[in-house]
Amino acid sequence: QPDPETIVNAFEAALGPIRTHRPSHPKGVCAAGHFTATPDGTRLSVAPVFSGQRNNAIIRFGVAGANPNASDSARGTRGLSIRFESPTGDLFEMANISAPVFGADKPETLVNGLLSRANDPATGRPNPERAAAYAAYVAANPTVGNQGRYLAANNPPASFATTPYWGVNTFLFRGQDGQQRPARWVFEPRAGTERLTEAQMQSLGANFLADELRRRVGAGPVEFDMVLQFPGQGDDLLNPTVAWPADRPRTVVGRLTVTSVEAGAGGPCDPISFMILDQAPGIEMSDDPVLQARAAAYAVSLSRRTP
Ligand code: HEM
Repeated sequence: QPDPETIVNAFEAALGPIRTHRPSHPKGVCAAGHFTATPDGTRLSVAPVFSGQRNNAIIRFGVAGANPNASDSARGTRGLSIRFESPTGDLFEMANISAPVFGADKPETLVNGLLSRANDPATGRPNPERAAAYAAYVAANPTVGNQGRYLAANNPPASFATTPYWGVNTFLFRGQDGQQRPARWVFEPRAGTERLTEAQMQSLGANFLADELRRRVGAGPVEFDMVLQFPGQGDDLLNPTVAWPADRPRTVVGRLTVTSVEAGAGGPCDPISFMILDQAPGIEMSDDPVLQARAAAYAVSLSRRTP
């Protein structure tokens, strides 16, 4: 398992030094709102965020890639990141994407994919052997392409408010009954799913999502249902490139409400990485190696982009 510095160094090798922006989803807009668990959520998790009381939420919607000027019309994931602040002062954070799967089955795959694109310091060009080795790995492990296939088959969302956002990794929920249950979550838009048409992908341009969200929230709160999905027999808990079948049991565990959006870029989201090292008791990390690699890598990235 590559250590967090090695992981973030690979981001820098492929994308350039991290100075001010996040190396992933650098384009985004900060919002605020609240989250309240349903009675089922309170039953399924003893975490403070699921107490049933209203948590304040700092929310960031983002556009995938490494480019702070990425196009809102481009294929790629959109992000929904949340810091929950419970009335007792407990914090919980998460970063979700608008695809049910990730593009790397293990942290090494992510690192090798980044390094396969990075310029070799000796030649100033990507190293063909590295690129060939990565291509061979992807050919032998085709689930690594699942995210790309999902994004090719599903046009980008028409609004930050009209796509589901998946947590992708498996977490362990400890319920009021003391039982621990593996689960994955998705935030389902109460406004329904709406995607750009091919014509809109050509006509809407690079920057419409943030203003559309401001207008929408100005007219009334934007809401998402947080839904837990539970695995069936044989479902892989540890590989985030493979989604569980849609017919698995689902339970609505909470409602996220977005009530305001920052007027410009930046704001209170900037100093947050949306992945804390201390997981809440009641929502613990599974052994998914991708999940295990995330928190410390996000902390290293945050430290490199924070003056
Ligand atoms: C080994 C796996 C992964 C690594 C090493 C990684 C690394 C990173 C890093 C370094 C950042 C920037 C953190 C910062 O500077 O604040 C980031 C942001 C982000 N990542 Fe990951 N990531 C991984 C997997 C995932 C997965 C599985 C998801 C989907 C659930 C995801 C979704 C996001 C999102 C949405 C952001 C932007 C958060 C924001 O809005 O600030 N990442 N990632």
